[in-house]
Amino acid sequence: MPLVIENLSHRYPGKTALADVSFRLAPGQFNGLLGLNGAGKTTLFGLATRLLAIQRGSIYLQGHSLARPTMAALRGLGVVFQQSTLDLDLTVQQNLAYHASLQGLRPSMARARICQELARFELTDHHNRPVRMLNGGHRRRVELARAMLHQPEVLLLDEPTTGLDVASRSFLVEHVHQLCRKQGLTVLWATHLFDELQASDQALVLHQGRLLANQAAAELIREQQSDNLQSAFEALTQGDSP
Ligand SMILES: Nc1ncnc2c1ncn2[C@@H]1O[C@H](COP(=O)(O)OP(=O)(O)OP(=O)(O)O)[C@@H](O)[C@H]1O
Repeated sequence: MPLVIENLSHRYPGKTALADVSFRLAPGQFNGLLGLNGAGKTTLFGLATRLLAIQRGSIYLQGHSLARPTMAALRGLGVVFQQSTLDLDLTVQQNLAYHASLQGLRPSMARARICQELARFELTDHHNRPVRMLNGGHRRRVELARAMLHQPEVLLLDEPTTGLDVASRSFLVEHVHQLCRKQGLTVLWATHLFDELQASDQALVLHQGRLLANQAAAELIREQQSDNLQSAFEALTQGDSP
C-alpha cells in the first residue's frame, strides 16, 4: 500500500487536532480529504511530511515507517503545500532545476524531467519567466510540476486550488485525476471544495480531528440519502457535532 496511517493522534497545547485516525490509500486512487477549517487536514499533512513529529500512531510510506524512513521511501513522496514555496525571483526553470538538484537527479535526467513536466502542465512557453510574473493558476502548476519531478508514487496536496479562478481550478483537478488514471499516482487532495471530487474518487471526511467516512464519493452520497457530496458531508458532520 502506498500510504498507511494507523491510529494517528496529535495534540497541540490545549487542542486535540487528530484523534485516532486510520486509513490506507490504494494505488492509483484519487482521495479527497474533506474537512472544514480546523478539521485537522494540515496537521495530518505536517505529520506525513515529517514537519511535525509523530506523537501517537504510525505512518507507513510504501511499507516503510516514517519513524525510521529511508531516503528511497521519502523519494516516493511528492508534496504541494497550502502556502506557495516557490522563489518568486527565480524563473520557472530555475525553481524546477533547484528542486531537481535537491532530489539528487543527475543534470541530464533533470533537464529531461523538467521538459516533460513543463509540457504536461502546459508551461513550456513560460519556462524563462520569473515566477513573480505568473498568475496564481500558473504558479500552482509550477508547484505541481516541481512535486512530480522526481516521479513520486504518492502526491499530497493541501488545498491546492485555494484562491484560484474556475478555469485554473478545473485544469489542476483534471490534470491530477489524469495522473492517477494514466500513471497510477496515488493522491491525497485536501479540500473543502466538494466539486473537486469525481463520483468514483474516495472521500475521506475529517471532522474535528476524527475520520467520519472513507468510501467512494458516490457511495457516501447514496448512504446519506443526499443529492450531492456537499449535502452528504453536511448530513454526516452535523450528526456528529457536539
Ligand atoms: N500550532 C498550533 N497550536 C495550537 N493549535 C493549533 C496549532 N495548529 C493548529 N491548531 C489547531 O488544531 C486544529 C486543526 O488545525 P489544522 O490546521 O490541522 O486544520 P485544517 O483542517 O488544516 O484547517 P485549515 O483549512 O484552516 O488549514 C485547529 O483547531 C487549529 O486551531
